[in-house]
Amino acid sequence: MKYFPIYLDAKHIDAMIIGGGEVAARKIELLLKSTANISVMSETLNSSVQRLVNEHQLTWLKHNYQPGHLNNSNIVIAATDSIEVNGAVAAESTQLKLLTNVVDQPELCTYITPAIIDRSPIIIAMSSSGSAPILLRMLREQIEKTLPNGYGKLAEFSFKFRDHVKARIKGLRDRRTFWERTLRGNIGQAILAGETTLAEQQLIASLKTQTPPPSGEIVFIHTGDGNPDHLTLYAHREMQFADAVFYDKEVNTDLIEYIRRDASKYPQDIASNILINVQHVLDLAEQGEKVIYLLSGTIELPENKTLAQSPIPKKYIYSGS
Ligand SMILES: C[C@@]1(CC(=O)O)c2cc3[nH]c(cc4nc(cc5[nH]c(cc(n2)[C@H]1CCC(=O)O)[C@@](C)(CC(=O)O)[C@@H]5CCC(=O)O)C(CC(=O)O)=C4CCC(=O)O)c(CCC(=O)O)c3CC(=O)O
Ligand SMILES: NC(=O)C1=CN([C@@H]2O[C@H](COP(=O)(O)OP(=O)(O)OC[C@H]3O[C@@H](n4cnc5c(N)ncnc54)[C@H](O)[C@@H]3O)[C@@H](O)[C@H]2O)C=CC1
Repeated sequence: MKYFPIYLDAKHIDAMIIGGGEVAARKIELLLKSTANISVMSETLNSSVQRLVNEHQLTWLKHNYQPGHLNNSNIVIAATDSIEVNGAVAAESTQLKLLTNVVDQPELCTYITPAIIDRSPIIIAMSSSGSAPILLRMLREQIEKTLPNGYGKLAEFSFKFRDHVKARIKGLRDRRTFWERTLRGNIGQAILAGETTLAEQQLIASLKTQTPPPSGEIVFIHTGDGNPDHLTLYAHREMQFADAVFYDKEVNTDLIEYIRRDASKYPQDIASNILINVQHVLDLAEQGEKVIYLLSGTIELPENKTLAQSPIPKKYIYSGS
């Protein structure tokens, strides 16, 4: 990664925008989503910036760029239409080690602005590392369409009941299972539909009934050509909830990126069309783990009695072409 993503606590932001045109207005509007601690330095402001300054009582330094005004800022944005002025601002700002953004000149930026999907408190920030801002905007629009508006409400709900659930369900793994079931199931649907009171009642009721220990299962995924782009949505979702993953050396390891990050990984030396590590898989599933076994190609599994006779639920998914 050329750029490292972080989230800044807005109450510590003190931003200085140099310039008062269209780009300045866009950057100010973005900052205003989280803070009004913004100063603008430019002799003239266009009508959009003027309106933002008035409406949000921003500080306006009514002169063009002069060095020596950046000491109280921690974010500096150079948005004038002069390459020379923007360059001078960047030189001063980076010397002071401030976060610096220069429109049109990524090479002078010490940070770049991501495309943002705001479902507060869920905030998705995306970057193309400066390679394709317009493509990035298109991607953002595509993801926005698929992400329910009320998604943030799921997070608010989790936050509200987090301590309560922590006190009631002791183990981390059981809590994870509880939350996954809650948010994916009826309660999650109720929250998204705006029926928060109903969701709260259901959650309290489900906490009262003893939560059963998570039941393990084994999911075999035939990965076909191994191209991650060819994963089916179904396979993808199963992989996101894995506790453990097995894969042999013929499986494309890029697929491991799509497995839940905390899942334990068990690479195997023998191709899965010859032998699969049944006993180990069954042991983990019997302890309640969701085990994913990635198989290369589409070849049938070798016959195995122990596996066939085990009561552990099994799924077989063909994914990838
Ligand atoms: C490096 C970066 C520096 C920075 O600004 O921080 C940068 C640079 C440049 N942008 C250019 C053009 C446009 N940028 C946009 C829009 C966005 N640009 C944003 C970010 C970034 N832009 C940073 C990289 C982020 C990354 O890659 O991760 C977004 C995400 C965030 C934001 O700015 O708020 C926001 C989309 C928000 C959204 O909708 O979600 C549009 C409008 C549109 O797409 O409709 C136009 C067309 C304007 C026009 O010409 O009309 C050009 C000239 C390219 C050329 O001329 O070819 C350069 C310079 C260059 O690339 O060299
Ligand atoms: N409008 C857009 O969407 C995009 C613009 N750009 C580029 O970004 C730059 C700025 O664009 P706009 O905001 O549209 O231009 P603009 O012409 O609307 O605004 C420029 C602003 O800079 C101010 N300014 C000029 N010299 C200054 C100085 N010495 N000190 C302080 N302020 C000064 C002006 O008073 C004016 O408010 C241009 O170089 C443009 O090519 C790049 C991508 C998109």
